[in-house]
Amino acid sequence: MVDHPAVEVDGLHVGYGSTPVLVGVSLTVPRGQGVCVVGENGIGKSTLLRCVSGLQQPDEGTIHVFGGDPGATPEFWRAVVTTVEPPTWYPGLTAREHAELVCRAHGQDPDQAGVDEALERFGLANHADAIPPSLSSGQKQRLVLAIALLRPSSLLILDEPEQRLDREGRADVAGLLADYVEGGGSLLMASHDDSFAQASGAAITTMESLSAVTP
Ligand SMILES: Nc1ncnc2c1ncn2[C@@H]1O[C@H](COP(=O)(O)OP(=O)(O)OP(=O)(O)O)[C@@H](O)[C@H]1O
Repeated sequence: MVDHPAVEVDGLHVGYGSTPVLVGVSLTVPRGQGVCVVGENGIGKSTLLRCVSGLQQPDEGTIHVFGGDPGATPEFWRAVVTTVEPPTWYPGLTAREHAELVCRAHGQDPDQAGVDEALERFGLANHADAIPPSLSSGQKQRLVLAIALLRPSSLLILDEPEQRLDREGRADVAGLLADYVEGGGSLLMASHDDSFAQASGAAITTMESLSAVTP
């Protein structure tokens, strides 16, 4: 069996209207490694992550995730967690119930999966019974990441996971991402914080270096 990389992007072109955003972008994320894409606002990091997540079709180029088409199969969504799009919260369900729901959907027993420990680790123990819309933006981001790391996965695609986190939260999340990669997971993220990316164990690459031509 061929051991495909976690992510292989080749010759990606994406434009909005007549404006090119990604021009000949190529990128590989080897299995069990982390890659962090950096670059100025508007350079196309989220566009790239949306395409790799199967949430946006490129105009040209190929994308393979573990050798398959992104977003095309239930197996893809079993293996991949993406936080590129804002989460949808179920009306009336608490933070803990959202975490339990995701665990159950992935065949995990919430107690065995460690829902309470995860909420504690992300500083949400006192907010477990709150509904997510009532949380602060940083607490919502912590909940999104807690749930992303609770459920089983092989690849995390995270768009600026450090956003809205305080310094301690960034250090904690960076440590958890480093553990995820150390444990064999693959990570593709965009970030504006080089020290966060380094602490996450991700190799930093600039958007410019991925592009055949600067748009
Ligand atoms: N749906 C859309 N329609 C039109 N233009 C878009 C759309 N989404 C993104 N763009 C444009 O594409 C460019 C790249 O946006 P993108 O969000 O991918 O950049 P980014 O590198 O993630 O930026 P940031 O660091 O600010 O998050 C920007 O100029 C943006 O205005």
